[in-house]
Amino acid sequence: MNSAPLLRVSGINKTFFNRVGLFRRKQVQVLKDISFTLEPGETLALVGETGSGKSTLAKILAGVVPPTSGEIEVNGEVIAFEDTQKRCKLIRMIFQDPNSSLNPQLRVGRILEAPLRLNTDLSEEERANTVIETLRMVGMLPEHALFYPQMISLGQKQRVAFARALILDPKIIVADEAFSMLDVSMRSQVVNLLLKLQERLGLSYVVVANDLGLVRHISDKVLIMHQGEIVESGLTSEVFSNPQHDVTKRLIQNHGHEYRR
Ligand SMILES: Nc1ncnc2c1ncn2[C@@H]1O[C@H](COP(=O)(O)OP(=O)(O)OP(=O)(O)O)[C@@H](O)[C@H]1O
Repeated sequence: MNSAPLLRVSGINKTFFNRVGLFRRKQVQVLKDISFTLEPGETLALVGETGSGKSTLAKILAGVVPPTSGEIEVNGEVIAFEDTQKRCKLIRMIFQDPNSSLNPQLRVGRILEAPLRLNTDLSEEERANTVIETLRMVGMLPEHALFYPQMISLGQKQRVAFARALILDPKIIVADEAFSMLDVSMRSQVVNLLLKLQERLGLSYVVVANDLGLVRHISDKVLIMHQGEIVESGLTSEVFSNPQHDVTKRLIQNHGHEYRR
């Protein structure tokens, strides 16, 4: 029996080398020794002030940015940064702005078909069926496959982005501020969709969110980040009702009184 967690992140460090002047580079360590685990069906929220490293960590998990050191394992198997084929069937990412993450020149069907063409041996007909099935899963119609992104609403675009993330049947979806551009009603529809599909498919989510109300609503566990380090972590309900670190207390305080019991 495989007793490894679904996702194990061990000792991730990330240093950027920023150019200062013509010849000099300055090292900036933006992630320091990040480790955590995630189980199937769980949602983990990454919370912290601006610049604390949340997006960088999300991008490292999704293979958009390489770590300087550290390891990511899925079901006990190490996923190297270069191993795009393996990773994209296990971990997929949804970005903040569907306006820039969806190619405006491609029809929705083509956008969704691309990962299937690149990563599977499915026939054209099987790919078309999978596209339609996945559109339905995110509450859209088969006809939407013929639309260009600019012909649909922002909420529908984010559903398409979600469908593209889902189409290879991954285990983990990383969402970086994926709801922040949506208005309140669209946001609650997309969030409910995510929760429904999590229940149905047993998906795990890693979400970067500044809205602590949303974090409390959707996440099981939380990592509080500050200057590239995890300063507090645990079950969301416990961390929010009994915050230990000053940074956590400050974040909760700044977000209003509704989280205090
Ligand atoms: N490509 C890059 N090159 C150099 N520095 C970078 C790069 N990407 C991020 N950084 C720096 O890394 C630090 C962490 O940034 P990151 O975007 O991960 O933080 P964040 O917690 O997601 O912030 P926000 O909530 O504002 O999105 C910041 O100081 C940022 O300037």
